Amino acid sequence: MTSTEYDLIVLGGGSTGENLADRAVQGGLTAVIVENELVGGECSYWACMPSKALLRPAQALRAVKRVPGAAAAVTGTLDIPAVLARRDSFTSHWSDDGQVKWLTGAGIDLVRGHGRITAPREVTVTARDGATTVLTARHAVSVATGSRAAVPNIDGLRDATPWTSREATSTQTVPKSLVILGGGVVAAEMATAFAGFGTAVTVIARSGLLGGMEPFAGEAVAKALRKKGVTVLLHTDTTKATRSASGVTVETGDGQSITADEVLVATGRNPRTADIGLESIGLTPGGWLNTDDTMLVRGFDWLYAAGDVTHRALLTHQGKYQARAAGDVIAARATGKTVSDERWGTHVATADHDAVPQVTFTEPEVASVGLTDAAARQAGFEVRSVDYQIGDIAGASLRESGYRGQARMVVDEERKVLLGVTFVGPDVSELLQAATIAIVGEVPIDRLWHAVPAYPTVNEIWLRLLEEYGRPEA
Ligand SMILES: Cc1cc2nc3c(=O)[nH]c(=O)nc-3n(C[C@H](O)[C@H](O)[C@H](O)COP(=O)(O)OP(=O)(O)OC[C@H]3O[C@@H](n4cnc5c(N)ncnc54)[C@H](O)[C@@H]3O)c2cc1C
Ligand SMILES: NC(=O)c1ccc[n+]([C@@H]2O[C@H](COP(=O)([O-])OP(=O)(O)OC[C@H]3O[C@@H](n4cnc5c(N)ncnc54)[C@H](O)[C@@H]3O)[C@@H](O)[C@H]2O)c1
Repeated sequence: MTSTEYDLIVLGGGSTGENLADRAVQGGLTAVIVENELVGGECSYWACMPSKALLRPAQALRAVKRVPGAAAAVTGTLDIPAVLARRDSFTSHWSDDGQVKWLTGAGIDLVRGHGRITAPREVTVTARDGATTVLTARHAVSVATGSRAAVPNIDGLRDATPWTSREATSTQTVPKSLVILGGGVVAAEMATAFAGFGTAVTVIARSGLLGGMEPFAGEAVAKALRKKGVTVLLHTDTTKATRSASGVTVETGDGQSITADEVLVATGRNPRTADIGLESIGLTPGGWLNTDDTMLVRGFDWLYAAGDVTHRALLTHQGKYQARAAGDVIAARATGKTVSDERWGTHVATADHDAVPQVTFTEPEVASVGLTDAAARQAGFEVRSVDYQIGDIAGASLRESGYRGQARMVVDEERKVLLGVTFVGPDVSELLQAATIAIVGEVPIDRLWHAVPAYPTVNEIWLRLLEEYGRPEA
């Protein structure tokens, strides 16, 4: 057994843990990451990167087919082995050599193995060969252990060996048929990807698609999926799953029975906190970690958490944002520097509450930030929302024939600033940052009239939304 002391111990080396350790080291601290799988975590190997690599080729192909003049040049179909090979290169063939090299360059130590908190400021790591290392932290321990797919308690489902997002994003073969349980982001993206490969896809969602977003987003994605041949069953419960020689048979509450080669469970996430020693410090194993905005776990002065495990916003970019706040504040507190923990201060993740951007890479894409109309009303704001059809913009019609899309801007009538924006349409993802800046900067509507979008780009949606809203009088 060896014992080692660091200023900061980071439990979990995903995108969040890496960024957190990096900021602390840049702030003058020593840091070690404990990782029991691959440095880089879910995003690099089983989530963002492979899923988008699976989606992009079909999206590019369809985009060309919608531009007369270019469309004639496309005579072939998707080269699926090449798609999978490109996906494999994005995951570095599930090797973390590159990321380990980055850690070394950043001055961050790595201990491989399963980490458990065994006492305040103490983490014991058990390596694959059973050897243990006790790490002690002079200042802080930060939990960044992420989340794993939740498998609901449906009769027979676990025994049917379902796919989770891991199997779907890392598959080396394309099933002929696939049932997807769930109506969230993973379900919508994976339905789009596999439909693009020619798989017969059935989505079974107990409510609508993309709940929590503006209703027109889920409606547009469901319509587009159906147009691609996907069977979309909404407001439908799954009651049973059985695997047999012919595949997996899924039964629904309304008496339907669907058999497919595989079933993908995309029904949300659970925190990876069941076996990290939380009981040793009086916390309940298996729960999400509740933090303040400096990412300090409530009730502690040495325990931090960031990323999925906090359940604040289960997105890579928000986890990294929280990591920057946490890494910086841990360094500031350790070195006696001023802590800036007021709203929108240097050391707080304020945007988690007000301005979380998200792109769902379906066709059409959904890009949203801030509050929906319904959420803003529920939060008690005096709200006025305006909508515009993106296809009516010159830039959109040039981009492709028959461009269809919708935008909504949610305005706080009292302060005359934006609370939320949603774009649905081809390639809308790149419009999102302007909306995020407008919300975070609390840019008044009358000033936004001076942010002139270039002609003829799809960004002219901003002018149209402002015109729909009306120019505030001088
Ligand atoms: C299919 C899919 C697609 C997604 N696409 C996007 C996207 O396009 N954009 C986006 O922003 N987000 C996306 N997400 C969400 C994104 O993947 C997560 O928000 C992000 O990966 C969370 O990062 P994290 O560092 O908090 O956790 P993780 O990446 O899960 O990292 C946690 C790390 O901790 C390690 N670990 C856990 N327990 C221990 C332990 N006891 N000891 C040692 N190590 C441990 C794990 O091995 C892991 O490496 C997607 C998610 C899924 C499932
Ligand atoms: N492009 C992106 O940014 C992206 C892509 C994929 C995933 N993610 C993130 O990963 C997280 C996980 O995605 P997800 O799609 O698994 O979760 P989600 O929370 O987005 O959706 C879960 C879905 O499962 C349904 N559901 C939950 N429990 C159920 C049950 N017992 N039976 C049937 N249906 C049930 C819900 O109604 C919902 O439709 C999300 O929070 C998302 O932010 C992001």
